[in-house]
Amino acid sequence: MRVLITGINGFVGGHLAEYLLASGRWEVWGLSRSPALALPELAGKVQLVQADLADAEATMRALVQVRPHVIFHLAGQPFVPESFRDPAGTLAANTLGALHIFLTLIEYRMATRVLVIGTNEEYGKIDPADLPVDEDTPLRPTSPYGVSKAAQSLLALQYHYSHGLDLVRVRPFTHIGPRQNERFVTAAFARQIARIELGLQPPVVQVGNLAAQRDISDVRDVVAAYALLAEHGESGAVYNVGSGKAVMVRELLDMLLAECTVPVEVRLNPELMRPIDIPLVVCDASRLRARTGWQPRYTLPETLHDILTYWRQRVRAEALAAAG
Ligand SMILES: Nc1nc2c(ncn2[C@@H]2O[C@H](COP(=O)(O)OP(=O)(O)O[C@H]3O[C@H](CO)[C@@H](O)[C@H](O)[C@@H]3O)[C@@H](O)[C@H]2O)c(=O)[nH]1
Repeated sequence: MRVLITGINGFVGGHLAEYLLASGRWEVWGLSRSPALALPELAGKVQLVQADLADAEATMRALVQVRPHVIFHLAGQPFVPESFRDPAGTLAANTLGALHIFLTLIEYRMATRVLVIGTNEEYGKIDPADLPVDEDTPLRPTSPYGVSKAAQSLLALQYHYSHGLDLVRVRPFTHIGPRQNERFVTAAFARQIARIELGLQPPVVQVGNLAAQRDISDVRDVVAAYALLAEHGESGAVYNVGSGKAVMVRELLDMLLAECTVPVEVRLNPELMRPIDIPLVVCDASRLRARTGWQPRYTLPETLHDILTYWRQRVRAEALAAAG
């Protein structure tokens, strides 16, 4: 089976490519605006097609060249605070790519299955009575990011109804792992700890809202769910992906600090606070489990350890490179 991963150079794209390649059953292509693969490990294993999904013609050319059986549509603007700074850009990035993919499939009569990757931010403001959140929970997004992904999900549903496109919608809850960008909370904490340990910054960890509770999974478990849904998901349906447990951001920080080799001070940085932050999120992934048998493999301590190991290695390598 030939698959195309949009956003191949993103955090999740890289992990998904590694997962699919390891199974040996997929021919993996990646789509990016960039002319090169970001992850050296993928070189020679993933074929790259260059296109900007905001460009309808370029999207068509890329999809016609690859003719994938499955598209994992990961590309987009993933950072909630960025969506408040640039709502128009976020809406465009997170809807037009999907739209151009759908229009290509219609125009060229391609029977490609598309996994449309959304987010729990589509549910947004959660009524405590709705916890844990299943797929029938009303969508009440609280950020332009959440709106953009809800719009993408509705476009997918509409094209499934109107043109019979084979689309499976997915709503992953928070997922973390090695190689995530340091704008996201766990990477932000781990990077600061690694820099402090090497004496590259004062022993102060800057934090935002530590009271938020999130349903957190390892990205490597989340991409396994995507692969299962590509094969077994019901067309038109939507599936949550998450652990079913809430973890407070403060607990994440404490678990990382427990591995830190030097004493640090934790300091609130008001600039890291958001206009609105959903206080408590818990996922109900029963539909996914019933359909595919998915089970997470990584525990949170394992994931956090891997993230800290990654940042210790990366920070050290960057420091050595800077020193010449
Ligand atoms: N980024 C960041 N967040 C912080 C910090 N301190 C506390 N937080 C809190 O940590 C939580 C997680 O923030 P992020 O890591 O930025 O993730 P997110 O907003 O939950 O979004 C991520 O998960 C979504 C699914 O739940 C994804 O859809 C999205 O793309 C992203 O991966 C939020 O409540 C945020 O306020 C900090 O220093 N940095």
